[in-house]
Amino acid sequence: MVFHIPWIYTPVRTILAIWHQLTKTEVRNLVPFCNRKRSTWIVRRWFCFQIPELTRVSVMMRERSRVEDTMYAMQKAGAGSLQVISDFDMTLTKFAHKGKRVPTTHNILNNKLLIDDDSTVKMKELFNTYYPIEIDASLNPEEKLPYMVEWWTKVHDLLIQQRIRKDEMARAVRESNAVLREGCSAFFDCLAEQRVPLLIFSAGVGDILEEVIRQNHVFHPNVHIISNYMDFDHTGVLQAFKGQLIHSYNKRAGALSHGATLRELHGQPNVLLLGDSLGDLSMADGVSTAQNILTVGFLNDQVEERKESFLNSFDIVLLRDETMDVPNAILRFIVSSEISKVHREK
Ligand SMILES: Nc1ccn([C@@H]2O[C@H](COP(=O)(O)O)[C@@H](O)[C@H]2O)c(=O)n1
Repeated sequence: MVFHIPWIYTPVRTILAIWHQLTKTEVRNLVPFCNRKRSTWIVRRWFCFQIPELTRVSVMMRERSRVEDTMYAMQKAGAGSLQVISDFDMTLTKFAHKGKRVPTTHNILNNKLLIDDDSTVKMKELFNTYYPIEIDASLNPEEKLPYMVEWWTKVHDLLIQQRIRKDEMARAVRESNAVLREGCSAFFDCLAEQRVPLLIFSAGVGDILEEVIRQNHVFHPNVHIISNYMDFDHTGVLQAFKGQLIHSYNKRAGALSHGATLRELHGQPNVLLLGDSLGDLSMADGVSTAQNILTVGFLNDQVEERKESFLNSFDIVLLRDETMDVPNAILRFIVSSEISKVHREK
């Protein structure tokens, strides 16, 4: 019963933390001495005390015990074994801010500074046509795929026709309402401090994504990016997009074709994966040595319609949560082990 009284969390957590420091013994290691039913209960309560963020009403889990087991395994292996693979638009950035939709990296380019009036209307029309298909709960990824290729291709062709200038892009990002989730900078900073690689895998526009994180002062050396990059001619005018197109539902192919980037991350077999679409679940498919994967899905839009499929696919589902509180809490938990300290001091 006491666990339902919020004010009691802080003092009890403090006492348990002091006890933990004094004994340096995990509750988990002690519970085999209790009977099975009680030990499960103790482990679960201990887990809630350590990560109260996971008890919020906006947090859903299909199989809580799997989440706990995966997190304990990741904590035991420490920061040196961890990598984070994250989507960008509406995962690291907010879905909405002050009642307005936050622009995606593509939508940041929908700026009069870069494209003419007709094209801004056209881009909006394309968004209104294809975004509902992207998030339609009644269609499966295979059915959505041709529409996604159509959307991305039309928009990229339009941007090329508009002869976008490289030197205007930083200003377009500054003038946009792009905003990272609350606590996102702390997330980036903690990963850098712990020397945990962060792979941002985005179907957005890489050049814009880089500018957003640069302007937020979080483009640290541990950040790697796979995305759609622009190809500029010698005068700085957009002439094409580089490489194979990445859209929301072909990230598996993208993951497999970017073997070189992913090989660098092979020393880290534990993956924390963050996304806002079922298509994001394949972002870790290129990590052939993966041991533990914990997936967190931000469910921003069409929440009721998509809840079931998200719960069946992600380990943790966050409902209309504009913050990075849960990923930050998970990260703090994983890097709190002794072995992580050794990794940090190396
Ligand atoms: N023309 C487009 C194409 C896509 N989008 C949105 O961007 C998102 C892709 O980026 P991720 O970082 O999430 O992979 C995608 O979910 C589309 O909704 C767009 O706004 N305009």
